[in-house]
Parts: sequence; structure tokens; C-alpha cells
Amino acid sequence: MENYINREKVNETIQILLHTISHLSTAEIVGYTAGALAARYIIATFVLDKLSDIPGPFAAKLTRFYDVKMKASGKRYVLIDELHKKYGKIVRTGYDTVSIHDAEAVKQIYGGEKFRKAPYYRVFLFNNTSNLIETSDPVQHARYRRIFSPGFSQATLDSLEVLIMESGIIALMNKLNEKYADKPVICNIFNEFHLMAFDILGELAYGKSFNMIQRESHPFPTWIKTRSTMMPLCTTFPEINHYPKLLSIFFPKSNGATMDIIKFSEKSLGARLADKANNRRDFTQLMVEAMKADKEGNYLTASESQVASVVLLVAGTDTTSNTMTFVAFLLSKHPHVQERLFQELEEAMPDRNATINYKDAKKEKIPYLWAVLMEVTRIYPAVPGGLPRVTPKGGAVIAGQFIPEGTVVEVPTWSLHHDPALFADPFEFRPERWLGDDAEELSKNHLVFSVGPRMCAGKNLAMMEMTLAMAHFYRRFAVTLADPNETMPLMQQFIMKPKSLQLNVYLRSRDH
Ligand code: HEM
Repeated sequence: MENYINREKVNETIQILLHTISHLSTAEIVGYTAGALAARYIIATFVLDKLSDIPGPFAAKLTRFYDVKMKASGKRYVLIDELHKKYGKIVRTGYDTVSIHDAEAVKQIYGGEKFRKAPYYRVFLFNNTSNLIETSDPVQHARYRRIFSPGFSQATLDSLEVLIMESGIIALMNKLNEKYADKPVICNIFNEFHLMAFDILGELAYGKSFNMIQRESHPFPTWIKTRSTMMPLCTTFPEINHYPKLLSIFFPKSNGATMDIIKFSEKSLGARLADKANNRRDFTQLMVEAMKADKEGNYLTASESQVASVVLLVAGTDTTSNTMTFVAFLLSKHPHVQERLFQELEEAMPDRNATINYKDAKKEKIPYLWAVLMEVTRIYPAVPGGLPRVTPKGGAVIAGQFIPEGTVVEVPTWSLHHDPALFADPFEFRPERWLGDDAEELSKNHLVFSVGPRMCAGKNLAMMEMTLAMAHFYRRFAVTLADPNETMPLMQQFIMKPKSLQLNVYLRSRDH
């Protein structure tokens, strides 16, 4: 390279440039700079545009703000679906982003390591510290997965079942019995499931329950809510997430909430480190061990551990509690389904107040409960949007279309779940569809936990928690909507939830 550079010529050019600039007025400098930036933008957008043959709204081609607007609407999954209906199975959603509505593309994009997680995920950086959900580096991801996989295994979860039952499910059932059942008192069941999910994850990822079912309050959910206001902008312009100082200027409240979360995590982990007698195999224990591990082995830094607690909590609370809210909504709207479920549960648990083990509540034993969960998560997948990935070096042909390297691609989960070619009458709530001979075939396009190496690590925990909670809840109570005309409008950030943060119901005790 050295040989090709004529240093004298370069110096001479710089001198001429500096000389010219020194003779320009401020207004001229501003004008020329703006002109140069505009020219660069026009050339990049219209001349060098590598995605020019992919259809989509004109505004999406011009700026990433088109996507910010979709995200800020809280309805991005619906808007993306409408774009597919208008433009076809491959749609441009931004100047470097493409949505692909094609079931075959799922395996190609998510099934292996080739398509890495997009910079979008940097919004999950806490304090600029990498973690299981955020990292796009397969080596770092493998280290995190190795450390945490014992905590996600069914064997570990079985050993923690009593804890999950007592701190979460039974505690909630007792509260519902006392406070709401058979009384003309409205129960915001969304909130109650939320409190339960927090208490369970508190036990597993913070070493002890937050005791929210009883206390009904804790600053954690507010911190998370405050932090999430930065999502639309910070997922679309992800570079900003590497600069905590910039974040503190642009999003002072979000940043403050992040710092509060980190401080809380630091304190909780410190308490567990000091509690030498406690060695149950939960996530906190895995972190404590990883912090003491050899640098060459499965180690975690203190900062990685604090962030891991947060990430497990964020990933494992709203997802499960919102899904349980969706179950309550759909079962209230379809009383015959609720009745059929009750009959199966009554058979499995003849005594209303008895408890049942997970192994006796599973698909093989109570198939209708499983079918209800499958159908609810098909209609309302807690993570409804496409999961953004980057096309590898050399680009890739996806669904018959060449997509250049470095493009962000995603397959929209909600759209596939409502595609009549994949699910007959997709907008109909019909758990029975999961009891037929083609259930296994159908489940190939059921993507609520995603697929491949980056699929949900907490699937076992989620299924166990939701199955046990639903079994005990619908065995004990009949649920009706406080407002029979309730439509439950939804709001999507990364996770989807009821927009009002409420689902108001009445609970009636099953009397035998
Ligand atoms: C109904 C409940 C849940 C749903 C629908 C769900 C869905 C998902 C989805 C779709 C992903 C892939 C994200 C992506 O690629 O961008 C994911 C990842 C993840 N989930 Fe879940 N999740 C649920 C519950 C849980 C629970 C209870 C935990 C545990 C605390 C958990 C922990 C994680 C983690 C750690 C990842 C990242 C995995 C990795 O990249 O290796 N999730 N989840």
C-alpha cells in the first residue's frame, strides 16, 4: 500500500484544502458540508442501493425512520403483515432491512450459525455488557449457553418444581381464593400473572422471591417499563447502545432505570455469594460458580453475572405472564373450551384443592391443556415479530431471491402463524387442531420459541410454569370477562402485551 501513496501529493492536496477552507465563510462551510452529505445520501440511496429490486414502500427505502415509526406504533407485526399482503412474500422494510414471509426460510435463517443476530440486539446490552440474548458471537454465545444450560435442563427444573409451585403458583392460587373468588370484585388477572412470574424468576435468577404476589409492588417492573421507552430508536440505530454516556443524554430516565436494575442485581448476587449454605441448583448458583471459575473455563465476570440475572428476568417474566393472560382472554371468549379443559382437569385432579406434578400435567396426561397452550401461543405469540438476522458474506438466496450480504432479514412469526396455507382458518381459536394426526406436521410452523441454536433457552421452564399454573388455575376457578365486549387491544415492543396492561375478570370457585 505504501508504494502507491505519494505522500508529497497527499500533503499538497491537504494544504490546498485547508487553504481553500480558511477562505470560506461559516455559512459557506455549512452549505458545502450539507451539500456533500446530501450527495452522499442520494448516491447511497439511489445509485449504490443493493436492495433496489425488492418491493416495499418508498419511504422504507429512504430512511430507517420508517421502521422507527412502525415500532413506535406498537403494531409493527400487523403493519408488516399488511406490507406482505400488498407487496408479496419479500418486502423491504428499511434501507437495509427485509422481511420474508416464507416458512421454508425459517430453517435457512434460524436453523444454524450462518445468519448472525443483527445489531438490533444491542438494545439488550446492559451497561455495555454482553449477555446470552444480545451476543452475536458464536463463541461467546456457546460459553453463556454452557454455563446456563444446566439451569434450563428438565432435570434441574424438576428439582426446583416444589419451589416454583410454592413461591409462585400456590401463593397466587391462595391469594386469588381469598381476595377475588366469588366476590363482585374485579381481578386484573394480567397483573396477578405478572406478579407470579416475577416471584418465580426472583427465586431462580435472584436467589429469592421478590414476594410481589403478597406485596403487590416492587420497583423492578417500573424500571423495565421505563427502560423500554428507548426500544424503537435504539433497536433501529443500534450503534448508540455502545455508548452509555450518549444514552444518558438522550434517554436519561431509561438510563437511570438501567443503572437501578444493575445496582439491584449487584446487591442480590452479593447476598447469594455471602449465603454459603444455599447451594440449590438455580441460575443464581450457576452464576456464583461461574464467577469463581477458571478464566479458561466457563467463567462469568461479576458484571456479566449481574446482567445475566436481568436478562433472565426480562426474558422469562412478561413472556410467560402475557401468554397466561392471552389464555384467560381466549378461554373467557370461548366458554365451551374452558369447560372442556375443566372436565379434563377435574378428572386428573378430583380434589379441587389438591396439587398435581408436572409429569402428570404434561401433554401425554392432559392433552387438551397442551393443545390450548399451543393454540393460544399460535394466535398470540408473545414475541410476534420477526427475529432480525444478518445475511452472511457473499449474500444468500432466500425464498428464490438473492439478498446481498449484510442485509438484515427476518421472518415474521405472527404472519406465519396466521397464514391460511399453514393453518386452516387461522383466526379461529380451535385447540382441537392440535389433537389431530397432523399435529406434528403443524408444530413445524409453530414458532413461538423460535428454532435453532438461538431458540428460547427457557422453553422447558416456560412450558412447566405455564402448564402448572394453568392446570391449577382452571381446576379451581371459572373465569369470565368483567366486560363481555372486551377486545383486549395489544401492544408490541419486543414482547406483545395488552395495551391497557389489564385484563379484568371475575373468578368463580369451582365448587367441588
Ligand atoms: C411463553 C414464554 C416464552 C416465549 C414465547 C419465549 C420466546 C423466545 C424467543 C422467540 C426467543 C428467540 C429470540 C431471538 O432469537 O431473538 C427466546 C430466546 C430466549 N429466551 Fe425465551 N421465551 C419464553 C420464556 C422464557 C423463559 C421463562 C426464559 C427463562 C428465564 C427465557 C429465556 C430466554 C433466553 C435466555 C433466550 C436467548 C437464547 C439464546 O440466544 O441462546 N424465555 N425466547
